[in-house]
Amino acid sequence: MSADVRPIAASELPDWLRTVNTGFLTASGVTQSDVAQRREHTDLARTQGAFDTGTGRCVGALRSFAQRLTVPGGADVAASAVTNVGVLPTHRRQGLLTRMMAAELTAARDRGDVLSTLIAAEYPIYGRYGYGPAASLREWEIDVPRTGLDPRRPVPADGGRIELVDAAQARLIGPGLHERLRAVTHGAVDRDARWWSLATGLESVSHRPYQEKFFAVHRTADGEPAGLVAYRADGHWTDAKVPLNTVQVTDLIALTPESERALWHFLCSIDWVLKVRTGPRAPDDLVDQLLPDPRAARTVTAADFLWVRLLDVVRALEARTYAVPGELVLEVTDAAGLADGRYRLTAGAGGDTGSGAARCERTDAPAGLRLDVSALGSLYLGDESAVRLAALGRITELRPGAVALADVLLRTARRPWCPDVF
Ligand SMILES: CC(=O)SCCNC(=O)CCNC(=O)[C@H](O)C(C)(C)COP(=O)(O)OP(=O)(O)OC[C@H]1O[C@@H](n2cnc3c(N)ncnc32)[C@H](O)[C@@H]1OP(=O)(O)O
Repeated sequence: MSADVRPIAASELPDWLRTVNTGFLTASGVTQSDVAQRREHTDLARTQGAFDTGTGRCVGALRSFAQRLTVPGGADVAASAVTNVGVLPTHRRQGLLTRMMAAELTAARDRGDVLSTLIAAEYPIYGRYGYGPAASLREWEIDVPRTGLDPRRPVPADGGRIELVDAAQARLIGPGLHERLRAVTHGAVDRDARWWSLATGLESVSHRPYQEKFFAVHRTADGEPAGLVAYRADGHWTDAKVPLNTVQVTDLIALTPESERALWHFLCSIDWVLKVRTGPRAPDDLVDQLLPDPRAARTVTAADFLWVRLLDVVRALEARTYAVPGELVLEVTDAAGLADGRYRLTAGAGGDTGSGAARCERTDAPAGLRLDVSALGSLYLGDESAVRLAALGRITELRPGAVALADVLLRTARRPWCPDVF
């Protein structure tokens, strides 16, 4: 089989979308309204197809979009977010994804993107293209009667209050809250107006129809919104007429620990609700520790989530801050030849860069450690430990102490978190 890999034309969108839906096992067909929506929200120049030269049919798909990713310290960098990756089952393992990824990553580097991001469907796919798992997620199921929370007192004692709002109000309050959360959460990505339209039912796509939700806002004593939760209940009862509802949280934004506490307490105080599923949270989220009995919260998912592939090491390392000052020379290998080289990172460079800031430059100086760009992706947001990667053979220490220094420099006190699937 031979295939052309290239950006698609507008007329090829239905065929391309059919390939995405088939790859994701969601549907074999597409509706006209799906195609019209895609046309409106898709940059065709960033939408690649692999076309079988025999049949002319689209057999592979991938697209990217511009994204902002918050890095440690609160700055955000230009990311190329990769999504909708699929190859038809009849054309797999013939190198089509490899060709589409090569085209996408080269284009992203040439556009000036600092890095590329994605949520990996399966773990083994993307490491070969230079991505590393950079932020993970954890989901808990809370056994409400075990929590020790007083269901009669869901109202915060500090004068704050919980207010049920409708979807339109959530759409008004949510974006501002999310922007404030994103500014202090490394690993978080921006949400556009469409994200809120889809999350609040203003817009819907046929393979993911909007399901009604409840929304509650936490306001501080002075009336300012400090948190928002969106949730659904499953309506489950036993045959003996005993309520057994599970609440599924679809989004919970809280700007302060007080707001987190108030929102979780509220959810655990709703009549008929025996279990609360938290939805994907940061791996070090406070939710279990906010309960009088933390064992009431059982981890149901703990997995890799956001993957990062560095394209511009200098800008990436200068964009984030570091917990301590220090200097490290990294020898970065990259089979794709996009980010390889030797770099000197000087953290806490001082001067007008500020104490937590850094300088990074290419250098000929001897390197302290050697690592693949995928390992650097795993270290970048502060989640992974350089010591662990060295133990796994993914970092080679060339100067004694360099791995321990990298660990202290790059890790962050709170772990990164990406709240969004994209
Ligand atoms: C960001 C996102 O959108 S994630 C969604 C990804 N899409 C899916 O998972 C949908 C179902 N899967 C598919 O459509 C395809 O199998 C894809 C897109 C994952 C891979 O496409 P292919 O064209 O088969 O990949 P390609 O032939 O380029 O594979 C390159 C290498 O990766 C390996 N590989 C590809 N996919 C997988 C996988 N799922 N598991 C393990 N290895 C894989 C191949 O074996 C090959 O290895 P090799 O070079 O050692 O032989």
